[in-house]
Amino acid sequence: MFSFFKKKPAPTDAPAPASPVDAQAPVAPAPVPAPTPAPATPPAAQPAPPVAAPAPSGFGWLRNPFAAKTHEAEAPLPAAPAAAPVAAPVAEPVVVPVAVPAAAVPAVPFAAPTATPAIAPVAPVAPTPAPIAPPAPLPPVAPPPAPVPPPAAAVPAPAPVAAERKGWLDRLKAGLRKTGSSIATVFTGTQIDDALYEELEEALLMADTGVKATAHLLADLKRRVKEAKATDPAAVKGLLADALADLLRPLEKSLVIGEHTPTVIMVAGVNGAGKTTSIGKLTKHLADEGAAVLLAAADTFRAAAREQLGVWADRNTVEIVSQEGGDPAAVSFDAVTAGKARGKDVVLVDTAGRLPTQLHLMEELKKIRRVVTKADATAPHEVLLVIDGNTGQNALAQVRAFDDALQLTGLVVTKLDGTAKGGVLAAIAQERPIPVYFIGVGEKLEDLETFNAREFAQALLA
Ligand SMILES: Nc1nc2c(ncn2[C@@H]2O[C@H](COP(=O)(O)OP(=O)(O)OP(=O)(O)O)[C@@H](O)[C@H]2O)c(=O)[nH]1
Repeated sequence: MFSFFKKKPAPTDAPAPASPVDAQAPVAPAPVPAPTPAPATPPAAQPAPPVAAPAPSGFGWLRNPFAAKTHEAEAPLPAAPAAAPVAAPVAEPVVVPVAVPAAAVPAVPFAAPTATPAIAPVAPVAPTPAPIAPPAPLPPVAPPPAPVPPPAAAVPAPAPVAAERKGWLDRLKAGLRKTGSSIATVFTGTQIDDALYEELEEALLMADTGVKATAHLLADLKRRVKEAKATDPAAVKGLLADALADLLRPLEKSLVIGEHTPTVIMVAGVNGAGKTTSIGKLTKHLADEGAAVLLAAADTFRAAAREQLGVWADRNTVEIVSQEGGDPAAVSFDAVTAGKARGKDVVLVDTAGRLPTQLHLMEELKKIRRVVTKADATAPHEVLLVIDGNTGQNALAQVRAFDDALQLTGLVVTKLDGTAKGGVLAAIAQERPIPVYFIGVGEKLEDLETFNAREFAQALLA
């Protein structure tokens, strides 16, 4: 499942305590409550505590001020003492731990592959993360050599075999059955003729594969059939799976965490696409891997959105920067600044849902992006668009619009469970091949997985 191979920067990355922070910075735990039941909290939140107790690396210092403050949660966390809002809390109880991870990190799973910048969707770890065992040698992580930029090529982790991944694949297949059944029935006949190709064309279009991708697939398939001298429709189905996998392959890329501290990930999408849920799932996986995550609730309009994110932060015992009714760009700035000051590994910025046609809101997104860059000249390191797989061709329109506005680096495709429109990924691959980092096939934590072109192609035709 996941594996965020971490190329930890220089060993000791002094948590620049001086980072400026907005005066009214609503930043995290102002009163820095005594290190919450650190030891108890982290594992408690996770499903599989057996190994969870992050022993030496002790990420138990991560707290969720949001939760600590229950109702007044959104209250702009009392801007810390005038002097250095952010530095203050960090310098105190928190600081110690912040420094600790630096030294302890090597022991943590995700840090192990230090030399490995690139990632690779490796064996599943999800529901039962056993990553945090101190000396755990990190089994699945096949550390590639190149310690350089994460070339897209370094990613693909073809056919991981772990049982958990297999179980998840079954869920993916079940989820895509509505899409797949209509395509699969095309191959139940006995002949390969024009009628078969016509039926297939129709089925692909119905699955929202789009005109261009459908035309491409049909031409490619006919070529393959000729080359293979196939005579059996069942064989054509296999060749279609190959053609689909090849078309989808450019989308196969893994998220890289650790090249920057923190890695700033901005998340956007239309209302209800599944942004917050996906951030929650991702946070859990990252936290399970030992990464220190800071959430930024830049959806300042919807109280429920902040609360929802707060719940995820609480569950994963990570910190959150939240401000009621504030400027989303300011919240993002504060979060990135705090993330730098506190030596976080990842800052996830959740933005409010919006339609690409709401131009002023799209401008606001661009502003958030610009302001994040002001807080950290190299950020955002990832700009993700979350799309609802049920929206079919409309998802492609969203990808285009958000990409034009934000220069997307990756996609998260949710709700592929029970959709008849799974073909849209082929359309995206054909027309705007932005990497799909994750796909979601359900509301549960484990229903978020890395994207694998072949697996997806096979599930689509199952
Ligand atoms: N079936 C299914 N439901 C999902 C998936 N991902 C998210 N959801 C559900 O979709 C609904 C909307 O999810 P949110 O995470 O609130 O969406 P959002 O994009 O943050 O919404 P806004 O903040 O309103 O823009 C929730 O009920 C989620 O449980 C998925 O992969 N499958």
